Amino acid sequence: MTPPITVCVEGNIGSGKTTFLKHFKKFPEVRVFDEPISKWRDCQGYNLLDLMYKDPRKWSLCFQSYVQLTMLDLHTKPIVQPIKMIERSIFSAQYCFVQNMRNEGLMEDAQYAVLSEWFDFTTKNLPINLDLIVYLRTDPEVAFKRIAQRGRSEENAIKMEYIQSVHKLHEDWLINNQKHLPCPVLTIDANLELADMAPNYQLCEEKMFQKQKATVAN
Ligand SMILES: Cc1cc2cn([C@H]3C[C@H](O)[C@@H](CO)O3)c(=O)nc2[nH]1
Repeated sequence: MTPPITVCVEGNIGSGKTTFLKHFKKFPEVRVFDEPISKWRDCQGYNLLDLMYKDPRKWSLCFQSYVQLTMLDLHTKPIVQPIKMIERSIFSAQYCFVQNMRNEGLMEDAQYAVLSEWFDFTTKNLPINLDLIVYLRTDPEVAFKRIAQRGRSEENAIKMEYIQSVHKLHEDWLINNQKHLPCPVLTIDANLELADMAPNYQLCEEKMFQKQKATVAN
């Protein structure tokens, strides 16, 4: 049995990942996993996402270690379909969000060290094979506007500077390859309005099904 290929959709907050993934739910060959945000909002009754945004210095480690666990669950979950699509990954958790919290002084170095040890161990010892990253690239201004439009309560205090620094870490990783790239990256201009995204959907479909056929062929 050929293992499924895994495609991760990466991008800033408000870059349109959930909307993009919705398009692929119509394919029977594709199993789509949205970000487990419902778990982050209710971990045994605690809304860790809200706690993190309200007091990041106190709750970043707790929140990001739970994010790590829930992402590893998605990466390692067996599926019957030939293609697994995940919103974000254990890699963006570490390279974009955990890194940002450390850079902004919201996480102590010792806490960052513990999360990094977990990241190194799990990515080395667990079967996390990414085959393609789809990077929904947006300008911070576009992402920021969409966050306001979406109106997620926990995100209502997010500042533009936060979106800019998360954007820069995505660019450092996925465009400038300053961090480990686990697989090829397909960069898509996600500034476009939904109505103009059809050609980008096509591009991603072709690339994804092409890769899947290649693994079957081997
Ligand atoms: C992998 C990963 C996803 C992720 C999302 N978030 C935040 C950004 C958004 O406000 C919300 C949903 O993506 O969670 C985070 O702080 N750290 C994360 N790490």
